[in-house]
Amino acid sequence: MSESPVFPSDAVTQQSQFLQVMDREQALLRFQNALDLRPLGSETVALSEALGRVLAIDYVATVDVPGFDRASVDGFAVQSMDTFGASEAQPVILQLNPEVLSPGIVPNCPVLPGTATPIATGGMSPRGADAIVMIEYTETSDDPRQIHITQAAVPGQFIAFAGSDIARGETALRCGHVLSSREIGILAAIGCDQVTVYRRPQVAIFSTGNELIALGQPWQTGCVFDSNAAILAAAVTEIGGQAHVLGIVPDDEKELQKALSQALQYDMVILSGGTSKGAGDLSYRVVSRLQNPGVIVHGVALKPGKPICLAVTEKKAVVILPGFPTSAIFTFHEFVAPVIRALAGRPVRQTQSIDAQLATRLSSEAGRTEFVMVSLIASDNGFMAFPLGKNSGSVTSFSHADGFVRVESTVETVAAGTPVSVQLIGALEPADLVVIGSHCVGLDYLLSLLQQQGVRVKTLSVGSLGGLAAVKRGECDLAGIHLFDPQSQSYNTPFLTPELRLLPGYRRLQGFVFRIDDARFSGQTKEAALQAALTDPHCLMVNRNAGSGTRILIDQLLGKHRPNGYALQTRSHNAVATAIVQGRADWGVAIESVARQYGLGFIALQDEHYDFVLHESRLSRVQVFSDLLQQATVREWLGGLGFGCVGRFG
Ligand SMILES: Nc1nc2c(c(=O)[nH]1)N[C@H]1C(S)=C(S)[C@@H](COP(=O)(O)OP(=O)(O)OC[C@H]3O[C@@H](n4cnc5c(N)ncnc54)[C@H](O)[C@@H]3O)O[C@H]1N2
Ligand code: MOO
Repeated sequence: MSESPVFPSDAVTQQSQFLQVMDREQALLRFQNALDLRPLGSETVALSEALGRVLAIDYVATVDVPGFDRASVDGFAVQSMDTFGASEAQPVILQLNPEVLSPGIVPNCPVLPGTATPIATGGMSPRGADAIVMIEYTETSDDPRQIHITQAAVPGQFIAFAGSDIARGETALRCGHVLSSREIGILAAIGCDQVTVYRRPQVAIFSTGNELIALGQPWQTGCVFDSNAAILAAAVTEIGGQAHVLGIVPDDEKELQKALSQALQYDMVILSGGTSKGAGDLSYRVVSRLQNPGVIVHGVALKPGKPICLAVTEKKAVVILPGFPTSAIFTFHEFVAPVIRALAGRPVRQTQSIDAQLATRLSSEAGRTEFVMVSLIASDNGFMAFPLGKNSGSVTSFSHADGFVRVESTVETVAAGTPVSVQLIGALEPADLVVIGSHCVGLDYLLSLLQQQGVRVKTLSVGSLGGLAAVKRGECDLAGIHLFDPQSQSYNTPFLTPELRLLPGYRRLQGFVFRIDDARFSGQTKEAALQAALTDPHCLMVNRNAGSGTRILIDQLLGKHRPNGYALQTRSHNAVATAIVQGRADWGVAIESVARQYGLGFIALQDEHYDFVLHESRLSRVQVFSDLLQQATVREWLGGLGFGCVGRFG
């Protein structure tokens, strides 16, 4: 990683320019008005290379498909009139013509009244025949020149007439059609081996930032892998462009200028990172020098994506996407994808929306139209939209979301239960099993096994209390919970209501987690460790999110005490471990298996029960999961991961 940047004195003033952000719709319109959104031109490619391409011309069939009257069963070509009244009891006897019509054979003999010709599926129906009798409804005769027909045929039966599939002169496919395997089949059927398609927009992509590491290189503290280039390149390909990933450009004005000049040989340029107008944000500085007309929009009243910069030079789009991964891909789809689609000749994407109810309360920043990523769960009361609760810096926020909810710039809170319209991002996959609640690596393992069995699983980590509430509201099949009831000194069971059932899970050890060389904790009893944590003013803790079972345990452990770091809430055992490994905190509470995984010290605090709760109406849906839990090999595996199964199954 490079040294910290030094902010020049005008940094604050420059940053404040972002106060003049543009409305999303206006920004989109201005950008598109500065571009020529017609397809880029056409080229001819081999049919074998045409998958995903867009037809640039109409395809009119120059042949009939099928090209002749074709038998669609094995049997006998006949004149249907001859067969009227035929039955097993009273077969009609026909004289056989002296040929057999296998596919590819051109018939010589017409089928005259009282005659039949043996024909195979795909064979060319002879003149005179108007039906095929299936071989199953015939019997051989003692006379090999005769056949007995035991069922009457209707005219046209089992003959596919010439041109009945595609007729010569018919438009088989229209210009603008995106070629999937199905369209490729049609083109092949009319004999095309070359097709005229629109040229694919060539899109240059590069990432900026000294902290970026190319994929495949070793990770370094403080750095991030360049995920933006990978997701953007794949997204460009998905919508019909051809991506050229030019790599990572460091925060160096000359290097950036060079990269941009090189990238301008393509049809479009996409950069990510350094969009802000402040100090080290060189991308904007370099792009702002473009002319004819240059920068069109910089800053949109949008979340995620406020600092996006849209420029056009000589009719070419040059876009700086925000560095944050969710902001980058979201703004790509909002502003850049429509342009690529238009240049590629693809139809405008029709967005699909689903009505849902907001599952939890939302707060939003006033002044920006916010698009909140949500996961959709089909509940007893229709779809529930769960905000994913991660910010624009997260990669998974966009990648895991089923869709997003638009919150207008004037709205600051949206109450749980509010009806919302969710714009879908991809296809909404139905789930066979929905699990909401506390996250656990043991559960992860079980769900992976189910996935391997073909069970489609959907999970949401919202903590034990959130999971319990979701089960009660009919939003999920199962909730993983580990809730301790101090009064009864027992786990989970006291939280059940009459209609809920407990599926016993496994035991896991919760404990103090710390760096192994920390003498304040290493080798101490839990009492001494807690004492050190509470009395040493330099000792920093890392907390867990409210609503999680671990947080309840922590609060019980701390009583009235609020040690340094208490306000810092993380959302998983792994996040606790990372904070300690990297020295941002000295101790926290997490499960033993995670402590082990991160090479941390561990002092056991509580042998807790991680169980599954379900509504009685869902018993049949969770059967497959319950069966899995009882398998001896699965219990052994869980034991190996540090999860005790102590015979509580069954
Ligand atoms: N004082 C203010 N700070 C920020 C504001 C603001 O208005 N005032 N806006 C915030 C918003 S909103 C966004 S979005 C970000 C955008 O910042 P930049 O576009 O300048 O992006 P960077 O600073 O370069 O990076 C942000 C973040 O993303 C990571 N990143 C960058 N490139 C990649 C990549 N190729 N792959 C994966 N991750 C990447 C980078 O490491 C940073 O963590 O600014 C806020 N700040
Ligand atoms: O606009 Mo930024 O993308 O909110 O995070």
